[in-house]
Amino acid sequence: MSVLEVEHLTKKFGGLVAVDDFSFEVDEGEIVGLIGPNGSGKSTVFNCIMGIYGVTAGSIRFNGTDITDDSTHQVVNKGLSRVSQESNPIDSMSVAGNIKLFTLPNSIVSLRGGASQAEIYDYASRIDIEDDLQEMPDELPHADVRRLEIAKALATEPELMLLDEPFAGMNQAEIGELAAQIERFREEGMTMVVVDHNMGGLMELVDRVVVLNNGDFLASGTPEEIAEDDAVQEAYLAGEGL
Ligand SMILES: Nc1ncnc2c1ncn2[C@@H]1O[C@H](COP(=O)(O)OP(=O)(O)OP(=O)(O)O)[C@@H](O)[C@H]1O
Repeated sequence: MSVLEVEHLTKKFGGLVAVDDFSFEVDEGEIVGLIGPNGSGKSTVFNCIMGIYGVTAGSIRFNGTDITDDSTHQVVNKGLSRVSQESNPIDSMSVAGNIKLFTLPNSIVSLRGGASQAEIYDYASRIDIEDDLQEMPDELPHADVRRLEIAKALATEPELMLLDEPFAGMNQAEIGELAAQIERFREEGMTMVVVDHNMGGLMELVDRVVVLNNGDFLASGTPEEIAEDDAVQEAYLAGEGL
C-alpha cells in the first residue's frame, strides 16, 4: 500500500515554477531516494508535503488521507517528520533539552508534557548520540549535530521520515554509519524518502530512485537503472554528475 501519494504537485514562486506537475508514490517500508540537479525542486517538494509551503496545484495523501492543506503541526501529528538540510539546534539548551522540545504539546497553555528522560534516552540511542545528551549542541562534532536533527525528528514518532541531504558534510566513515542507522530505522518499520544531489551515499541504501529535473519527473528505477539512464546522465551533464 502507498503511504505517500503526491499527485500532479505544482509549486510556483511568483513567475518561477519550482515544482511542475510532479507525481510520485512511496510504499510502506520503502526507502526511496529523491535526486536531481541543484535547484530541481527537491526541497520544495518536501516543504509542500510538510505543509511549510502551500501548494499551487495538485494533491498530497498520507495513508490515504488528504493532507494537501494541513498545517505542519497537523502533518507531524499524523506521523510525518522531516530532517531539514540545515541544522538548527537551540545552542543554549542541552542535546536532551533540544530533543525534549520536539515532544512538547503544541499549545501555549500546556504546563506539563513532553518525553520522559528514559524516552529521550531512547530517541538519542536510536541514532547513537545517547552519550551526548548532557552536551551543548555547539560542542558537538558536525556529524553529531546532524544526528541530533534526526533524533528530534524521531521524537515525533514518525511513520514516514523525509531526510533532506542527511550525508552532507560527512566523511566516508560517517556516511557508512548513518546509512546503517537509516537501514535500522527501516527494520523498525519506518518508511523513508531521502533527498540528495547525487547517488553518492544513496546507492547502497535505497530501494528505488526518483529523479526530478526542472521541477518535473524525469525517471524512476533501481539505483542501477538510474545510474545507466541516458536522460538522467544528460540532465546531470551540466552539473556535478551522478
Ligand atoms: N522560498 C522560495 N522563494 C522563491 N524561490 C524559491 C523558494 N524556495 C525555492 N525556490 C526556488 O525554487 C527552485 C527549486 O529549489 P529547491 O531548493 O527546491 O531545489 P533543490 O533541488 O532542493 O536544490 P538543492 O539541491 O540546491 O538544495 C529554485 O529555483 C529555487 O531558487
